[in-house]
Amino acid sequence: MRNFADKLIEEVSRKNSALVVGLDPDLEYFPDYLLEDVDLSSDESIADAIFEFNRIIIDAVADEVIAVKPQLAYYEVYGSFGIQALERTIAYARSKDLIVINDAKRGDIGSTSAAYARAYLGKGTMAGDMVTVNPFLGSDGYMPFIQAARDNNKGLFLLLKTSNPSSHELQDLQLANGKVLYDMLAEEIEKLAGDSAGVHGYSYIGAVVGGTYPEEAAKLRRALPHSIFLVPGFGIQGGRAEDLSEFFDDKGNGAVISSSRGIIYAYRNQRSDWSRIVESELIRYVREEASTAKEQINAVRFHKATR
Ligand SMILES: O=C(O)c1cc(=O)[nH]c(=O)n1[C@@H]1O[C@H](COP(=O)(O)O)[C@@H](O)[C@H]1O
Repeated sequence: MRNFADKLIEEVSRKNSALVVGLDPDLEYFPDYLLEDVDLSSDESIADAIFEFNRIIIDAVADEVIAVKPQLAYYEVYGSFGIQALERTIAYARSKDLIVINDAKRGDIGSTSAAYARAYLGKGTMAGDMVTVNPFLGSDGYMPFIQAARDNNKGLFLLLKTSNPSSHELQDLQLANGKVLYDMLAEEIEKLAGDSAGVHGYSYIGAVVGGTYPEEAAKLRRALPHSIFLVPGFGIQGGRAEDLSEFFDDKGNGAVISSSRGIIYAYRNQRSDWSRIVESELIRYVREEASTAKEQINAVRFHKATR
């Protein structure tokens, strides 16, 4: 049966891109021209600037990426106006035929997770197409997301091996049965994903595997043949393009690579006077960086496929 993973895989093939751009808007890195008329004491005014920035980024990268991934903290900071900026961003991305992955990292007791799942995988204004889920509370914490994704033909990514330096502190713990915690979780995910594979062989139940851990990714790729990996950590966090082949399967499927700051603030690496750039320059730098990242990913994705 078709599922959301099929849509994701077909979008990757249609656009010839496995790149996701993360929308982590931070005023500190906005060019001056975007802040000129902003009242920094007003959340409403700041939230308008955030939406405007996102709109420009989305227009710049829409042909180079398959999805946007707003990180919710950057919107929650500005209260209800921040949430409105998120909602407008989701609606705008949708109007450009982009998949929306809400990076919410939610997870709670079952009843609360069910409410979160309705918020992010339902029909409301904050709902996208996919959401990141923290599985730390156990199966009654993540099953409501799986049920909502299945019922609404959407998808999720369970945090499995995250990109951050201290992810080993808990995720790599060796358990009494000799297994590593993330391997145990992978086994649980595969049980669910194996039963819900779509026409391209993948489930709508994916996993987050940090681009900073290619060795672990190679192992997890084998353990999770039915889960698409969301791979953050590429670029600024140290994940290298040449290591990304480990995250893909033999057909060049099975992973989408996410980059936030490296793309949306690409101008900061290009110009020491970046704060003075004008809009056409912002668009050019951001689009060029997205295009380069897309090509770098494709080079390793297809390299593996032909190996
Ligand atoms: O779920 C995520 O997206 C995520 C998981 C993870 O393991 N590591 C990780 O960096 N992220 C998110 O991905 C984004 C990475 O941003 P950049 O390092 O700027 O590309 C941030 O919004 C993080 O919250």
